[in-house]
This record gives sequence, C-alpha cells and structure tokens, in this order.
Amino acid sequence: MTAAPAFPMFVSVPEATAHLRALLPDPGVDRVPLSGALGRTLAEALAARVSHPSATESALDGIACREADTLTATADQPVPLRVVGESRAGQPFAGTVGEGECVRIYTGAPLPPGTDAICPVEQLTDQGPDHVLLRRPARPGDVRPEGQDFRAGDVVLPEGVPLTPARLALAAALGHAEVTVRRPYRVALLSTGDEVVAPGQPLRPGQVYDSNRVGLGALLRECGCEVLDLGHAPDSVDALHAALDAAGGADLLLTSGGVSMGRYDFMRDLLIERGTVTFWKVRMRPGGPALLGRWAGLPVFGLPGNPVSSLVVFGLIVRPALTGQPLRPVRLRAGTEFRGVPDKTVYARGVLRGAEVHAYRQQSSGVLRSLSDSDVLVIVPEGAEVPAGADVDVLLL
Ligand SMILES: Nc1nc2c(c(=O)[nH]1)N[C@H]1C(S)=C(S)[C@@H](COP(=O)(O)OP(=O)(O)OC[C@H]3O[C@@H](n4cnc5c(N)ncnc54)[C@H](O)[C@@H]3O)O[C@H]1N2
Ligand code: MOO
Repeated sequence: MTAAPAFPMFVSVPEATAHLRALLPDPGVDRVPLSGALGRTLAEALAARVSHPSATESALDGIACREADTLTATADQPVPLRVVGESRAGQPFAGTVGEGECVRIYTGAPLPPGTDAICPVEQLTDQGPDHVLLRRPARPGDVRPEGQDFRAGDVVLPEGVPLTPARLALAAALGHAEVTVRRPYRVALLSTGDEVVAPGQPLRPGQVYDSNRVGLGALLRECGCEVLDLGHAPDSVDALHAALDAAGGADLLLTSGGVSMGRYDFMRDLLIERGTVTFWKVRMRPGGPALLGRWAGLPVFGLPGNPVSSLVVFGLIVRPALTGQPLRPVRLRAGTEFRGVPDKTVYARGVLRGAEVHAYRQQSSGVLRSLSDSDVLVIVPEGAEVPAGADVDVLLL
C-alpha cells in the first residue's frame, strides 16, 4: 500500500484560486499617468475632486425657459418667448430669466436662474433675433442636474478594479491625472514536452506546435502581467531543473504539460520530490491534473498540457488569483442538454444561439477549436444533468 500524499488532492476551483493567491507575493504599487494605466489594477480608491456636472446644465442645444410658460405649445398654436441672452458652456448668462422670456443655450451650458426646462432647436422657429416660437412644451428632463454623475468628495472608483477605458475616462473626469496601480506581476512562462515545437518550424511526425505558450502568454499580457518567456523544455529532469532555477526572479512560474500520470511527467515528479506541493488535481474538467507548488520559494503553477485544459485552468484559477477579480457567471437558457460527471465541475464549451447556449459539437480537451469557436464556458455542477430548456450559469469567454 502506498502512503497518502502529504498535500491536498482534488481541491475545488475556488480552493485552488485561494491557494495560488496565498502564494503570490505583494506586488507593491506604481504611480502612473492615465495614459499608461490601461489594464492595470487600481491600488487606491479614487474620490471625485469636482462635481459633474459642476452646475445644472442643458443636455441639448436650444433655449432655456420656464416650463410653465410653454405647456400649451403645439405646432398649430406655438408659444412665443422673448430671447434675453445666451448661455454657453464656460460663459453663463449673467441675469435672471423672467416670465415669457428665454435664453439661447448650448449643450453643457449652465441653466440660468429662473429657468427649469429646455426646448431643442428642432422644435423652435426664430422670429427675428429676439423672439422664438416653441412648437412643443419645454422639458425639465432635458436638464442635467448638478452632481448627476458624481459630487465632489464621493468615492467613485473602489480600490482593486481593473482600469478599463471607461474607468480611465471616469478617473480623468474625477480630476485625477495620475493613479496608483498595483505593480504588474512578473510571470515566467515555460512549456514542456519532447514533442512540442515552436510555430513556424518544420514538424516531424508525432510533433505538435507549441500553442499553449502563445495562448498563455497572451492571457498573461491581457491580465497586465510582465511575461518572462522561458521558451520550451524537453521532458528531461535536468532541463526542467535548469528552467525552474532560471525562473528565480519571477513572482510566479507558469508551466504547461507534464503534470499528469505519465512516466515522462517530470514537472509533477520534480515538485513532489524536490520542491513543495500545495495541491495536485482540481475537481474540474477539463484541467483536472493542475498542480501548484513551490521551487525554492518561487510559486509554480503546473497547467495540464492539453491545449483546452491549459487555457481553461488559466481562466478559472490563475486569472482570478492574479487579478483579484472573481469569476462572474451569468445565467442563460440551455438549448441542448449538458451532462455533468461525478466529483468534477464540467466547464463545457458553448455557443450562443439567440438567448440560448448550445453545447459545442466537440468537447475534447485536445480540440483547441472548441475554445476558439465558442462564446462561453457552461458550468455543469458535479453530477448534474442539465436538460435542454433549463437555466445554466455560464462564463463569457
Ligand atoms: N492515465 C491518465 N492519463 C491522463 C490523465 C489521467 O488522469 N490519467 N489525465 C489526462 C488529462 S485530464 C490531461 S489534461 C492530460 C494532461 O497531461 P499533462 O499535463 O501531463 O500533459 P502532457 O502529457 O505533457 O500533454 C498532453 C497533451 O497536450 C499536448 N501538449 C503539451 N504541451 C503542449 C503545448 N505547449 N502546446 C500544444 N500542445 C501541447 C501534448 O502533445 C499531449 O497531446 O493528461 C491526460 N492523461
Ligand atoms: O484536464 Mo484533461 O483536460 O480533462 O484532458
């Protein structure tokens, strides 16, 4: 009888993510201009330095007036108003608008005192320079109230969010020119396997192009990581040993291949025998043989070699650990049946058809097109049988 392993096996996806997160060092922070912050993670909460809009203003080009003066306006019986001035963005009208009066106003310009509604130019006829006829009532809804977006002092962007283009625009509107962001993780990337060949090289029988390193490198860059590309190592203990040593300066080493049950799965053996193993195997399909450990203090995440498995494990475990952003499933109607397996959550590749999700025709973890052609991963809980017509949780790809 063999002794029970000294590390957990068959952990859940959330447990695997928590284990990896616990091994990652604190990356520290950088202060960067907004132009250099795309995709970075905000390391401070951002408060508004100003209110937006800074004053109640018009949402349209037209005239500002009192709504009450215009309630009877129709195309047949237009309401006349006297123009007493103009309000432009940055150049407000100085006076107060009285009964039967209006000012010409432009989008973003402050509403003059006395007015509460806007009539757009399309609904006006000029009667000389100082009079207009309104063909419909002016509307208070075409006014943007002061602070509608945010008020000075409001905490608007929380710490920990990724800086998307919309959030960068918001940071600028709040009055910030620079932001404090988390330092990118430095992630070393290594693919393993005697049969694995760099794309572009001639391929001998039985060999396969190194698609994992390309996909994983892109996923890492998408997460804002600095990638230290260690290339490819053959299935040899010495070569893997050297590669593990070469990754020493990184925050994390990500490997692909060599973690399952085969005789040449040396990455698994090396970590078990000469490193530390945090867990081996996750209750998921694809991706079951994933491995986490340490090599002289360096966290090492061993992704399975099967092309779909390596990218799916990255998306489900590695990305949430690196970014701190949890998975966000959405609910959709299943258009086909989805079959679970006992003791594993299945992440089935699915294609959207209208509001329904259909199983992709091929679910083998060696078929990369099942991932590139799919829109979502359908989460099929352990042992579940989801009939067509039922609701399912999916993750957008
Ligand atoms: N007896 C068992 N066999 C296997 C099990 C098991 O539980 N018992 N698990 C299977 C599962 S699930 C997976 S996933 C794979 C993972 O195996 P490894 O991580 O050891 O990966 P390899 O054996 O090195 O390669 C598997 C497969 O992937 C191709 N590959 C590897 N690297 C790349 C790359 N960089 N680019 C493209 N393709 C790559 C490789 O050629 C193999 O076809 O194990 C199952 N076996
Ligand atoms: O992890 Mo494996 O993906 O089920 O082939």
